[in-house]
Amino acid sequence: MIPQSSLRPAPRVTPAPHLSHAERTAFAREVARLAVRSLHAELCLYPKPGLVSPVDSGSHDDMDAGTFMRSMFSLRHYFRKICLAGWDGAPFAQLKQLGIAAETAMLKATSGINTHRGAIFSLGMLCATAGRARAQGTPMTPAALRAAMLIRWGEELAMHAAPAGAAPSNGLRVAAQYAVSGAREEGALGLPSVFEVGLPAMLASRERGATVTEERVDTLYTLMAHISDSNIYHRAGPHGAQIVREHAQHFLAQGGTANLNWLAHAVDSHRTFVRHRLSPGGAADLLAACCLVQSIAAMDKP
Ligand SMILES: CC(C)(COP(=O)(O)OP(=O)(O)OC[C@H]1O[C@@H](n2cnc3c(N)ncnc32)[C@H](O[C@H]2O[C@H](COP(=O)(O)OP(=O)(O)OP(=O)(O)O)[C@@H](O)[C@H]2O)[C@@H]1O)[C@@H](O)C(=O)NCCC(=O)NCCS
Ligand SMILES: Nc1ncnc2[nH]cnc12
Repeated sequence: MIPQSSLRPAPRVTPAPHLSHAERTAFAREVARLAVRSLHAELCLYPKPGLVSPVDSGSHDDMDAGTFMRSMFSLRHYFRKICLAGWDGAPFAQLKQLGIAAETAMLKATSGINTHRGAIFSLGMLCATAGRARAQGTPMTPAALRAAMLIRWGEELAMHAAPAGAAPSNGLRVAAQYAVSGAREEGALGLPSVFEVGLPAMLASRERGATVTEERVDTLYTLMAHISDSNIYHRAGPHGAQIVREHAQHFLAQGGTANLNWLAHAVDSHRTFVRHRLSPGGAADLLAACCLVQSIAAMDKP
């Protein structure tokens, strides 16, 4: 449930007409750069249980870091275009067309491998939201961004979560079989796992003086402990989901990266996940989304 206060429009600070065409273009280009950087930050993080990194391919035998780099490169224009569409207040149907074209570009770049389907959706919505917020002159704090997303697209995102006649997908199959939510519900609720789970964890680690790597590792494990990752259910059912949750909870209960042995613990869970072929791709996408919200919010700071 989203607190009503977070749905209130944020105060206007810079009226849109003051921004020139050149500023609009430069803003969208910068947001796209930050989106790609966020995906890159997620890819480069190690250790990440079961996930692909430059160190190894985790639980995957069909992709490696190079596949992700090609995918990322194919998405840079998409993030710029969807930011501009958001700036113009485009309806969700138009964002969806851009998302579908981006999926096609991703699959072409990876020879048919699904690397970033979830990220195309969540980071795409965040880029659109950043454009919308800047056009309206609202501040770009995490709370104001979430409110801007829900005010403009909340209703349409809710309809997207209950699709009549949508093409079958792993996420929809899992939702029907195990009654668990996934990327669509995340979108409909304004990415609660990002704003209410991931970002607070990132901030808490930062406040205790963690390094950037440590704060991202803590965020990933916190997300794994909280979300229903449709990739995990698709590959390993509720038993796999239980392994993921228990590992993540155990890691966090030991202090996360504040524990002096955190690296050994994380490498250990990476090995366990690989043994069970578990890959929390949904949590990885949401980590990238947290990195993106942080860097969009930092654009507003002098
Ligand atoms: C709304 C869509 C994301 C479609 O979602 P749907 O529910 O239909 O399911 P999927 O097609 O299965 O895609 C969902 C992807 O979202 C990620 N995800 C999973 N759980 C969550 C969660 N709880 N919250 C947020 N995100 C979540 C996940 O993506 C990542 O994992 C993928 C890699 O997984 P992997 O297991 O290796 O690969 P597969 O090939 O899928 O399986 P194997 O057979 O190999 O085992 C990778 O994509 C990561 O990104 C899920 O995969 C959206 O796609 C949609 O509606 N698209 C249309 C375009 C659109 O509307 N755009 C809107 C404007 S932006
Ligand atoms: N690093 C990663 N490894 C596997 N699946 C992912 N989905 C998103 N990021 C991923």
